[in-house]
Amino acid sequence: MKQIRLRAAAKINLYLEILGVRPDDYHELVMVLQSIDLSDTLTLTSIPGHQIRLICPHPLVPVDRTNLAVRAAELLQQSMGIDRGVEIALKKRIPVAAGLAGGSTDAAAVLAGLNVLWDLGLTQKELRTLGASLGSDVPFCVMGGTALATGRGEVLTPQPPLENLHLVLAKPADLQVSTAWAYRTYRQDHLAPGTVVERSRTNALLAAVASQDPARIAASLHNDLERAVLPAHPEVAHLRERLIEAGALAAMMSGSGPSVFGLARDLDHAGAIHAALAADPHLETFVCTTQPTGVRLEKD
Ligand SMILES: C[C@](O)(CO)[C@H](O)COP(=O)(O)OP(=O)(O)OC[C@H]1O[C@@H](n2ccc(N)nc2=O)[C@H](O)[C@@H]1O
Ligand SMILES: Nc1ncnc2c1ncn2[C@@H]1O[C@H](COP(=O)(O)OP(=O)(O)OP(=O)(O)O)[C@@H](O)[C@H]1O
Repeated sequence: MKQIRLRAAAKINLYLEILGVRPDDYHELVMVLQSIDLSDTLTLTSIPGHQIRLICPHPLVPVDRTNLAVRAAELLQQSMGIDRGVEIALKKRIPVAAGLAGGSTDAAAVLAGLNVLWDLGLTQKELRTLGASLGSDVPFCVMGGTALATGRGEVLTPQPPLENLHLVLAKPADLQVSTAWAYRTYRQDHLAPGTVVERSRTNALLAAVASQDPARIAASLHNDLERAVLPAHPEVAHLRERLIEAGALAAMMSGSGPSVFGLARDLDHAGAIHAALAADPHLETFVCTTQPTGVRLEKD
């Protein structure tokens, strides 16, 4: 095989709780992660030699070795002793630095795609383990669907798929938030020695997810990182309010933001919420639906 095309799905965090700081300086987390049908497309083509070449015209996406997609290919070359080259053409639709795991899902797609293109025979579990060395969100992006994530986000327990939950995703067009900054800010302000961590309410959210009832899910959303990001970026707090005013069942920031999602009862309801925001030129907005896969091989 010479070329394959993949879809790499974005994720949202239905739940994100920070339990403390770990010896490796990362944060111990409890999260519920969900794939949505907003995705990048990656076309991987075998090229002569052993160069890894990335083509992506998006102004915010680096095309050098700092790109997670390139790092994923390098990791496979090194760890598997592969002496082959690849060109990665990336069509970016997922907003960058938006709390939607855009870079992580591209890396997951490259791992899964090269596993096929280079005939490596790695299992999904092996790809997840490799992915964890690239970033905390990468293992989930390899697995996709609905999952409970613990540790620094890489320890995954799959959950029954959450079918057809419709939502509106909105992001201030010109705002990017650094994940490292969000965790650092949270830690300075909310994890001082002696802080008592709120008891986990993950079980309520997981039960709500199992019920597939949008109103129950809406009542159990939680994201600790809002406490770091919203005070520094009032426009994100305002966007959350606008989603509620437009009729969303609940609205919350995804990951380290600044994307915010509002839950809808059904697709028509999502369309109505979207209509209230879509004309604002300062926003990027999407109607999205939950999906059971992260990375998917595209048929030509
Ligand atoms: C915010 C989330 O997207 C929620 O799913 C993730 O927790 C972050 O996932 P990610 O971007 O893949 O994270 P990584 O690339 O591993 O780490 C980026 C930065 O976030 C901080 N980080 C990340 C994960 C974690 N459990 N604790 C942390 O403190 C670290 O400062 C790290 O330098
Ligand atoms: N393939 C990629 N796509 C987008 N950004 C990338 C990629 N590879 C590296 N980056 C860099 O990573 C930074 C974070 O972008 P990304 O879209 O992955 O953030 P994010 O969605 O907030 O991540 P997460 O939700 O996993 O924390 C960007 O500012 C960019 O410089």
